Formats: sequence, structure tokens, C-alpha cells
Amino acid sequence: MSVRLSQERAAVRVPATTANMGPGFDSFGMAFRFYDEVTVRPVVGSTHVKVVGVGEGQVPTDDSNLVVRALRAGLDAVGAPQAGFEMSCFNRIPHGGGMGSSASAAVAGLMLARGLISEPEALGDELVFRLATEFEGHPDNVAPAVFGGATVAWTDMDGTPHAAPMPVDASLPVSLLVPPESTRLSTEEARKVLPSAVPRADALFNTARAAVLMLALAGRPDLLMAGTEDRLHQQYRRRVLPDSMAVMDSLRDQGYPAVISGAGPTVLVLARLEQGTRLALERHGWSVLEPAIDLEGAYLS
Ligand SMILES: Nc1ncnc2c1ncn2[C@@H]1O[C@H](COP(=O)(O)OP(=O)(O)O)[C@@H](O)[C@H]1O
Ligand SMILES: N[C@@H](CCOP(=O)(O)O)C(=O)O
Repeated sequence: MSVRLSQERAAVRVPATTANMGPGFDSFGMAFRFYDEVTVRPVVGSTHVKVVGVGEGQVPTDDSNLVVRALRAGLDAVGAPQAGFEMSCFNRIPHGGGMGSSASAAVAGLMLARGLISEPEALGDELVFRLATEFEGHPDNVAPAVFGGATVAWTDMDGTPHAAPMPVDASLPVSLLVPPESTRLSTEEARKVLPSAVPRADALFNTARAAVLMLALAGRPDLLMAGTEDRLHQQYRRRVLPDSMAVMDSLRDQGYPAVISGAGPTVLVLARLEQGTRLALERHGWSVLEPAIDLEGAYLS
């Protein structure tokens, strides 16, 4: 039986995510209760996207919009027919901020495809994870956006992405320090500064630290400082993230487990900041978010 567009409307909320978390470069990720929300209706005629919040007046409002492209890819993947779409996006996740906006946008589109079709089980979480990764390229952000919680993602030699949940103490306090908009940096730019090979000692350093972070997240907060040390990406990114690296260094000197979130420039701290520290950042134009950890992942309502 062929898959039809059977619903008049679908609505999804997709969490912001962090990736890397220090030593888990391109593999560790975590989702936050801080969401983009999108609704869609199939229509006769051309596509129109209304964007409110982040990206308003900036991202495309036609078929070239990332969420619409992902929605169409989802429909194609299950052999469902295409249509025009009236889409409404309420966006909170900063673009180019290191909080996985593009992964969340791809996941939103694919989940909306699931929400519109007659056989939603044809577009299960595993397929959404794989298609969104093909679309966006970063399974470390896509995995927590789809599954929620903390995740580890990896890729087979043939390119097939996989993900599994990591145990996480959901009461772990989180602060996301988002610098002023002028410092936003695309992930593409932040990857250009990475070397193609690293010293063996640094690879060993990160292997142990990533394992330590896994223990820390599962309920050993005493291991968070050691578990958030990294030698594979953050130092190389210093020249494109000077302000974020300075904030990260200063916080680590004060005993906070601070890392660059994703490819930056947002700084992730696995703790709450003291008020004076927080106010000093806000005076310099930074926003401090304190979201809880999301355990559900993308959610169709
Ligand atoms: N909700 C969205 N709707 C449309 N496009 C989006 C959305 N979120 C992200 N994008 C696109 O992805 C780009 C940011 O992706 P990227 O450089 O990977 O940064 P991030 O760290 O935020 O994922 C934006 O400039 C925009 O083109
Ligand atoms: N592992 C990637 C993560 C990119 O995350 P984003 O939120 O900045 O898109 C990297 O470090 O490049």
C-alpha cells in the first residue's frame, strides 16, 4: 500500500543540542529543554514559510528553507507524494551558535514528514536519525535532537551513522553562555581550522578523557573537570573563537567544567554560574541560558 499524506496538519518541537562536550569530538552530544517549534499544513500551490524569532528575515521562506527540504526528503524516503506547504517556525535556537540549529532544523522537517503521512511507523527514529545525518552531516548533534538525553554517535567505515544513549544524571545543572550575535560562526568555518592529523599523545589523552566524561555524566560530578579536558579541537579553534576560549579558560581556572559547545562560539558549563560571574558576562552582551536536560528528543504533538 502506498504512503499518503493523511493529516491536515503536523506540529513538532525539537530540542537544542550541544556536541563534543570537550573530549567527545564529533561523537558526544546532549539535548536541552530549549526548543524550536514548527507547524505545517500541506496546501495546493507554492510553499510559504513564516519565521518568527531566530532567523526571521534571514532564512529562506520558500522551498529552499532547510526545514522544508528535510520534510521533502522525508516524504521521498517513504515514497509519499509531495505538496506545497504552509509552514510556521517559532525559532529559539541561535544559528551558527554551536547549539545544533541546523541539525534540529533537519530533524524538525523529517519529524513533520512523519506527522503528515498515513504510515508514520515508516519514518521511525532510526531512519530520521540516518536521514538527518545525511542531510546535515553531524550525527553528534542529530542523535540527541532525535533521541533526547546524552548520546554517543559514531560512523561505520561505509559511512552509516549509529547512536546510543549514554546514562546521564538529568539533574546535572547546565549553563549555556551565548555570546553576542556579531561573534556567530558557521560550523563550516570552524571546521576549516582543524588539522587533518593529530599527535598520538593527544588522541590517547582524549580517549581517556571521553571515558571519564561518560562516568561523570552518569553521576560522578567529581570527575567533571577531568572529563571535560580536550586536545583534539578546542585549541585549534582558538583563533576563530578568541572570546569564547578566553571565557572558557577563565571559568576553568575558577573550577567550572567549561567547554566549547559544538563548534562554538557558545560556551557550555556543566554547572550553574555564581551570580557575579553571570552578571559580568551579561554586561559584556552574553546571554546565559540554564535549560534542563531534555530526555525526550523531538516530539510530535
Ligand atoms: N530553523 C532553521 N530554519 C532554516 N534554516 C536553518 C535553521 N536552523 C539553522 N538553519 C541554517 O543552518 C545554518 C547554521 O548552521 P551551522 O553553521 O551548522 O550552525 P549551528 O551550530 O547553529 O548548527 C543557518 O545559518 C541556517 O542557514
Ligand atoms: N562535532 C561538530 C559539532 C558541530 O556542532 P554545531 O552546533 O556547531 O553545528 C564540530 O565540532 O564541528
